[in-house]
Amino acid sequence: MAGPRPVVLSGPSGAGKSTLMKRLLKDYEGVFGFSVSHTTRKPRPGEEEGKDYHYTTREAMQEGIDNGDFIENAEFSGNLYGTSKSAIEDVRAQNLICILDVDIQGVRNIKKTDLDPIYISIQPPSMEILETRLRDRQTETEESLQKRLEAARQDMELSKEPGVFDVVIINDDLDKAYEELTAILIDEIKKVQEVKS
Ligand SMILES: Nc1nc2c(ncn2[C@@H]2O[C@H](COP(=O)(O)OP(=O)(O)O)[C@@H](O)[C@H]2O)c(=O)[nH]1
Ligand SMILES: Nc1ncnc2c1ncn2[C@@H]1O[C@H](COP(=O)(O)OP(=O)(O)O)[C@@H](O)[C@H]1O
Repeated sequence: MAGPRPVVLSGPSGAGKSTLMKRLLKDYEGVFGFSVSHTTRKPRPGEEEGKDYHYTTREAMQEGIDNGDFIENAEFSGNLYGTSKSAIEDVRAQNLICILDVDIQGVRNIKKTDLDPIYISIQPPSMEILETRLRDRQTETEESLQKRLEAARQDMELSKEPGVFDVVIINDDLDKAYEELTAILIDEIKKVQEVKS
């Protein structure tokens, strides 16, 4: 079924993907739908099952992967993450633009599928600012913070490779980054709004 083109948001942990995406979902209700991933990490305070993630065990998730229920999956910072086929189908069935928040391994694996999304990388202005934002977020232990920073260094290098992303947005000033994001997506947004009006 041809529908609106999905959007992949990637970039280091703490770069601002969730912040930008939540604003997009709120400002354009009925236009975007989030592909709810599975993860073996524990929910953070305020996160909701089925909204932020489907929280699961490694055993159950591995079984799903073995059954072919996932279009991609990856190990990140000691936990499994993955996009199930049904997460995408749920959004597409409502004719919404499907947004996926995945790490760089997810980007590489999605490129092997027929999903054909717009690939957007959200990057922090510097490693120092990234570290400050991650610390201020107060969601990580020192160990998990260090793992995220190490993954961020790799992500920032790999993202520079030409052809990996359609666009790279530096999230320095949040409003400016959000403007850039909506400008990139405006044609797809209009298509969905026209169909619905
Ligand atoms: N490959 C892949 N990565 C995912 C998926 N869901 C989330 N991620 C990535 O996993 C990483 C960690 O996510 P999370 O634990 O929510 O931490 P946060 O990015 O620091 O908020 C981020 O880079 C996400 O983009 C998924 O389904 N597949
Ligand atoms: N442009 C920005 N300026 C300052 N703080 C920001 C900016 N963008 C995001 N943040 C903050 O940085 C932290 C990490 O952002 P978040 O959206 O959780 O990142 P990600 O989803 O990429 O891991 C959050 O506490 C968020 O409020």
